[in-house]
Amino acid sequence: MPPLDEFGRIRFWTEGRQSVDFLARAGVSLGIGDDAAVLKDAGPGWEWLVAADTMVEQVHFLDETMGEADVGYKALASNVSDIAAMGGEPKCALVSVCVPPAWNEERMRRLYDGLYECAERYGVAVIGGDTTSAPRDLVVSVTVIGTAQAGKAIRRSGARPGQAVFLTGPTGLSAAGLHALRRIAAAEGAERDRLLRALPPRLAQAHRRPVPSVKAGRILAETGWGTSLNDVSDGVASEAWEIAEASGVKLVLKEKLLPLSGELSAYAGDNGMSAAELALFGGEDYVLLGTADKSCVRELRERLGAEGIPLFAIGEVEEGGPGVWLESADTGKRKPLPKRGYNHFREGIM
Ligand SMILES: Nc1ncnc2c1ncn2[C@@H]1O[C@H](COP(=O)(O)OP(=O)(O)O)[C@@H](O)[C@H]1O
Ligand SMILES: Cc1ncc(C[n+]2csc(CCOP(=O)(O)OP(=O)(O)O)c2C)c(N)n1
Ligand SMILES: [Mg+2]
Ligand SMILES: [Mg+2]
Ligand SMILES: [Mg+2]
Repeated sequence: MPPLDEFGRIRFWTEGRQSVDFLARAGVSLGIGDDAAVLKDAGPGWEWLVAADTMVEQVHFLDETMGEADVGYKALASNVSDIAAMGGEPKCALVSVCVPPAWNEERMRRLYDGLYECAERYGVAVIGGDTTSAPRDLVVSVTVIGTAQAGKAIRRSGARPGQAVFLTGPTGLSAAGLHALRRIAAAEGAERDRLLRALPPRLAQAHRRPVPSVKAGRILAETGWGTSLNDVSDGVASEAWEIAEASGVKLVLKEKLLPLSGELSAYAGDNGMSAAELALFGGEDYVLLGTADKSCVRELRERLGAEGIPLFAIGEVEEGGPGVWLESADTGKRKPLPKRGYNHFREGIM
C-alpha cells in the first residue's frame, strides 16, 4: 500500500466503520466529512452532556503496557465513563489524534479498531475529530456527547449527612495490572516469559479494557437514588475528596468494607504491596463512587443486582469537613484519608 496523506489516513481509519442506520439511531444527521457534524434535537425532556478526556503516550500508556487497539478502546471508554458518572447515555464522539512518525497508518488503523469496538459496545457514533502530526508521542483526545433526562444528571455536590457511600465494583485492579505490565516491560528473556505466564488476566484486562458503568449510572439517575456520583479515574480517595468538597460534607470510609478482589489481594500479597492502598489510590478503575440515602440501598442493590452489577456500601456521609476519613480495619480508629491518587502535576501515583 502506498503511504497515505492526512486525508487518506482519516478515510482509512474511519470510512465505512459505522452503518447509516447506526448513525441515524444515535441521532446523527451528518457525520464525518464536512466542517462540522449535525446532530438531531435531543428531544423534550432531555439534556445534553459533554465531556472530554485525553490519553498521552508515556503518561497514560506505553507501547509495552498497551496494544494499539487497547489504546483506542480505553480512550473512548474513559470518556463514556464520564457520561456514566452523570447518569447519562453516551451518543456521539469526536476523536482528535496527534500522530508521531512511529504510529504509521496501520498502527493507527488498529487503534481505531479498538475505538470502534468500544463505540459499538456503547452505541456511540463517531462523528468527527481532528488529525495532526506530532514530533514524538501519540496523543488521543476524545470529546463525548451524551444525554440525560432533564434535571436528573447526578452531580458531585449532592452528598448529604446520613447517606451511604457506595462503589459499584472493586478497585485497584487496573493499578495492579499496570504494575505487572510495567514489570514485564522492564524484564528480559526467561524472566520476562515467566512474568508473562504469571500475569493474572483479570488485572491486565482491567487496565487495558476498562468497563465504564453506563447501566449503573442510568439506574442511579433514573430512580433518583444516586445523590452524588463520580467515576474512579484518579483513585477512590481522590474522587471521594472531590465529592466531599463539592458537597461540603465529610465522607467516612471503612477499610474493612472496601471490595478487594481475590486477584488483587493475591497479587498485592505476592509483591509486598497493600491491596487496600491499591484500591484507595490506584485509579483507572472506572467503577462509580457515589452516595445514596440509606433507606434506598437495599432496593438499589436489588435493581443493580438484576443487571449483574454489585453495590458495595463502603462508608457514610457525616456533617462537617469537607474531608475524607478512613476507619482502620485493625484498630477501628479514624484517620484523615490523604488526597492521594493520580495527579498530572505531581510525581508518581502514590
Ligand atoms: N483545559 C481545560 N479547560 C477547561 N476545562 C477543563 C480543562 N481541563 C479540565 N477541565 C474541566 O475540569 C473539570 C475536572 O476535570 P477532570 O478532573 O479531568 O474530570 P474527570 O476526572 O471526570 O475526567 C471538568 O469539568 C473538566 O471539563
Ligand atoms: C505508563 C503509565 N503510567 C501511569 C499510568 C497511570 N495513570 C495515568 S493517568 C491516570 C489517571 C487517569 O487519567 P486522567 O488523565 O487523570 O483522567 P481523568 O481523571 O481526566 O478522567 C493514571 C492512574 C498509566 N496508565 N500508564
Ligand atoms: Mg478528565
Ligand atoms: Mg470523571
Ligand atoms: Mg484525572
